[in-house]
Amino acid sequence: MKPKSILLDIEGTTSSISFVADELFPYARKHLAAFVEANPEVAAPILVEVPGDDPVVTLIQWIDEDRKATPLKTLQGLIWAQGYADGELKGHVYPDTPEAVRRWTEAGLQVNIYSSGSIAAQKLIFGHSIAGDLTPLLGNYFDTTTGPKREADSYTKIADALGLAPSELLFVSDMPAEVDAAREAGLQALLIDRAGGPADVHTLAEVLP
Ligand SMILES: CSCCC(=O)C(=O)COP(=O)(O)O
Ligand SMILES: [Mg+2]
Repeated sequence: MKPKSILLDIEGTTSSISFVADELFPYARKHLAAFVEANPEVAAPILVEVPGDDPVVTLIQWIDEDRKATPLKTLQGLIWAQGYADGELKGHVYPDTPEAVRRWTEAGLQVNIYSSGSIAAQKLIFGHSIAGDLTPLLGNYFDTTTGPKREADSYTKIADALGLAPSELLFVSDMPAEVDAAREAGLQALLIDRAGGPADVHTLAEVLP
């Protein structure tokens, strides 16, 4: 069955893993302490959700472990905003990403995003991408406030929020555990491997060609 809507992961799907791991995460790591000190009212409600005597130390540890914890993701999005605003960060997208999103949109499919990065961070990467502002092409954004990406229930909630039956939604991700969770919820799902390894597809050009 042809899907009515598409749901895309970011890291490893629309955008390179190295951009997230080697540019975004180090940027947040470098500016975290200064951001918290300069923005105490903004940081306080986020830091209360972080365990440990020194939340900044815990958050740095979480960055190093690539933890997908919601308070860390919220704070990272706020810190990255400055980097995008001053031009130090430009969101990476593979060349086939804007091409595919335009093609699907023209075919009447809505394109949505589901990432562990916060919704604010998602809007930044696509709003300040190397291919320009892609946000006019995107519909709805979902993050870990809906639920973890490896749990089927999260995908059920997303399909509900989009007013679709799960089988009408096609999810694309580079993480087998996320693809499995989406399939468990009844979504159509494709595993993408940008490095050319075993997967359903290797570029977004191959999705609904
Ligand atoms: C929104 S860009 C930053 C992505 C991020 O923080 C992350 O952890 C990547 O997770 P994804 O679910 O897109 O693989
Ligand atoms: Mg991913």
